[in-house]
Amino acid sequence: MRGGNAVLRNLTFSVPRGCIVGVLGPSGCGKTTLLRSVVGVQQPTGGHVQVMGRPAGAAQLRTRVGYVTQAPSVYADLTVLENLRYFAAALGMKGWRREDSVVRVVREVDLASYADNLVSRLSGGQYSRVSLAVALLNRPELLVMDEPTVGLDPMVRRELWLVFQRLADEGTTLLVSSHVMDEADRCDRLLLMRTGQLLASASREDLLRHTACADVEEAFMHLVESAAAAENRARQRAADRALLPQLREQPAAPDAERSFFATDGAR
Ligand SMILES: Nc1ncnc2c1ncn2[C@@H]1O[C@H](COP(=O)(O)OP(=O)(O)OP(=O)(O)O)[C@@H](O)[C@H]1O
Repeated sequence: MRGGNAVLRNLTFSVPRGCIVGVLGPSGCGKTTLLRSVVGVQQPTGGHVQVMGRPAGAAQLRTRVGYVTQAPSVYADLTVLENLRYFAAALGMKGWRREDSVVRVVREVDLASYADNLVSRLSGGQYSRVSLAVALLNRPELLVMDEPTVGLDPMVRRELWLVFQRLADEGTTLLVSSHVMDEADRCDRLLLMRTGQLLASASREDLLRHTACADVEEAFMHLVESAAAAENRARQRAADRALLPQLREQPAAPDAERSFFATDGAR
């Protein structure tokens, strides 16, 4: 619930370890709300969210889950190093351990040449890397990122995705939201969302095979149209049943059109 409105409904999915899972859907469909639920800053009013065997937001997960929010979360008037030292200290790191972590994350996000630059003087892509570096200080096993590439040009987005890929190759699980469908090509699995519901939870290949579409954008549109058609049929059936008393006695026919979910256990 956000602002008294139910935002997410009937969602079931899992995120396999070591995978890059993309959460894709149009603005306002509930991507941020979903990620907030996984991180534990959004309390679901029904159902439950388990993260690495514990309830989302559990104290034991704090150092195991990294969260890069959509809004800037670093200080523009500090340098890259000053920001990282500040956040490392806030996490309780001290002395050489703090310095080691700071140097490690600066390298991981390829910001060594900008380490002494004020964040306010960095480009959009570099700015995003600083937020990412902060989230990496704890070496999280699960990294949740809310539209980390929004507003960046294709070249910079590509470079950032190379960093994400490297992290995944080293064993980090990444849950990344985006409303840019071409980023789907870089994910191992996709969660396609529309108006608070999941249209699909599958690998890109399975999604394309199931929908017989050439790319994810086309597949998404296909699923949106199928879902809209199913909703219209359900609405029509409800209207017919209200108008015709004899139909009220008959059980509702199941709808053949369903959202597409993988059946490989990774729902
Ligand atoms: N603080 C809030 N109070 C009330 N409603 C909210 C709040 N934040 C979001 N919402 C509503 O919840 C719904 C889902 O929002 P959410 O931010 O999860 O979508 P999103 O897919 O991440 O959008 P975007 O891609 O634009 O970031 C929207 O209809 C939005 O208006």
